Amino acid sequence: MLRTSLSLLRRHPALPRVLSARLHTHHPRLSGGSNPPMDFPCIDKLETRQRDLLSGPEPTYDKIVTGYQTYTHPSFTCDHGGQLTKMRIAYETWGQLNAQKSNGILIHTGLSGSSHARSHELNKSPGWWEKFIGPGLAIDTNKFFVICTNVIGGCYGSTGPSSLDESGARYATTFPLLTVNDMVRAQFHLMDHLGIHKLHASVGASMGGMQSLCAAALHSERVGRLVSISACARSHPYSIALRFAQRQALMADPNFNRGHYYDGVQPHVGMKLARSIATVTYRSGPEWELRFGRRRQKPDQPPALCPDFLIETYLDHQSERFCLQYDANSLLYVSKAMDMFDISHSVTQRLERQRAEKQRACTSVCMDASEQPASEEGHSGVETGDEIMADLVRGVRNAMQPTLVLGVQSDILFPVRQQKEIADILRRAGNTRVTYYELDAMYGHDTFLIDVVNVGAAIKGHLENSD
Ligand SMILES: CC(=O)SCCNC(=O)CCNC(=O)[C@H](O)C(C)(C)COP(=O)(O)OP(=O)(O)OC[C@H]1O[C@@H](n2cnc3c(N)ncnc32)[C@H](O)[C@@H]1OP(=O)(O)O
Ligand SMILES: N[C@@H](CCO)C(=O)O
Repeated sequence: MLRTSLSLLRRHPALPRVLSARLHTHHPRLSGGSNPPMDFPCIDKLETRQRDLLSGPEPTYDKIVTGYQTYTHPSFTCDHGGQLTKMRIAYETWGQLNAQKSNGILIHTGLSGSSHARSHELNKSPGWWEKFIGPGLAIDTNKFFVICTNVIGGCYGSTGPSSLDESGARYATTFPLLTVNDMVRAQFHLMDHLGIHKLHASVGASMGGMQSLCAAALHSERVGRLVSISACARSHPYSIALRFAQRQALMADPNFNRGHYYDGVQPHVGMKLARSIATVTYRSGPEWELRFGRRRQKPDQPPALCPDFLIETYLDHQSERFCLQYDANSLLYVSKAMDMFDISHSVTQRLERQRAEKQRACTSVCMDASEQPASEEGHSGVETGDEIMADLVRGVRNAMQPTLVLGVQSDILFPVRQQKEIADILRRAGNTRVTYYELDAMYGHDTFLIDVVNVGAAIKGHLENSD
């Protein structure tokens, strides 16, 4: 009985506010001991923020990025069987599409990226690849028509958990599970809408590299060149563990409310913890050694439990900023899609089979004629290392495009052995035009966002090479 009431209460939209109100309880200083209590300015700050949020409107993330266009596809069946009616994709473009419509380059984003890869007239703020895209730059807008989308599942204009479903309510965690393949299939609906049958290239880093590989392997006739940076052919357990820890931290926030938090204060504290963990995986120890060393923010003060070392204030700053800019449910869905990514033939076949079953069960309302799955083949029950490799090789057997695989030696999240694996499976599949390039940069996984000189030069060389 008590259990039922609690679970009913948990679903009550007002509950997150009630729980967060608890955070504002004044904690009296203990008296009687001989030592003064520690100060917790970081907790004071969180409490003040939560209190302020109680009285103000919550952020709507699709307004954080502006100036994008949208394409709405009538109906979309996801690999795990979920349905999205009126699936919206937010996108931005730079440069001119040529008369043959053959100079398109599709840029795929990492986990939290928006379509705003570069500034333009409708949004003059710098994009996340501002220094890579533009006239004469690595992705030269004098030559190419560049397209970038917000992935489905995201929160910057594309359909995601914070979007309204067909009943007019937010999807929240009724949003269907997604795969990287879903994200890419959605993007090709946009390419159809733009009249682009074949891209000059598919380019991506991190989760964007997963998408890029998926595009080249599963839509091979539509992709002229492949660029995969700091990505993988399948997520390895260490990266899954690191994202699992982030999701656990996020879901432990009392305001998470199983994802139904849109009417209340959002789980910013959990998001902040999650992003702190993520940031540790995005950069590198050697970089932080050089940048921050063991320096403390206030060396003349006694050590503190709140951010104290410069590396701590850095993590605090990065995670504080992020937790107010990205939707928690998007983090859950998109990071889970990354965990599940595996370009193996048997996995692709299983996903296509699931989708086909769903489509067969569907009424004409959810049927999408352009999404007929490929013919089914059996799952081989993969087990040994050789079989895993053979399954991966089979998964990319159609990806014969000139390919650049770029890895960074200081990347702990997508280590270079995974970059070698991508190059290896492509070559074993028969692709004779794979260029493998390993950067000795110190910025870790996020090098692709920072090292415009080396990463940019490698991309430019590959995109403009005439082979
Ligand atoms: C790829 C995609 O698809 S998308 C998403 C890309 N964007 C993100 O990941 C957003 C988060 N941003 C970042 O991770 C980084 O800023 C990057 C990777 C974009 C750029 O890296 P860098 O140029 O090395 O910037 P850096 O990591 O030093 O961050 C700079 C910020 O940290 C602050 N900072 C630096 N050192 C400290 C410190 N010790 N204590 C507190 N703050 C610090 C700076 O003041 C600056 O703050 P501001 O951005 O609010 O002005
Ligand atoms: N730092 C980037 C890359 C992560 O894969 C992001 O937040 O999207």
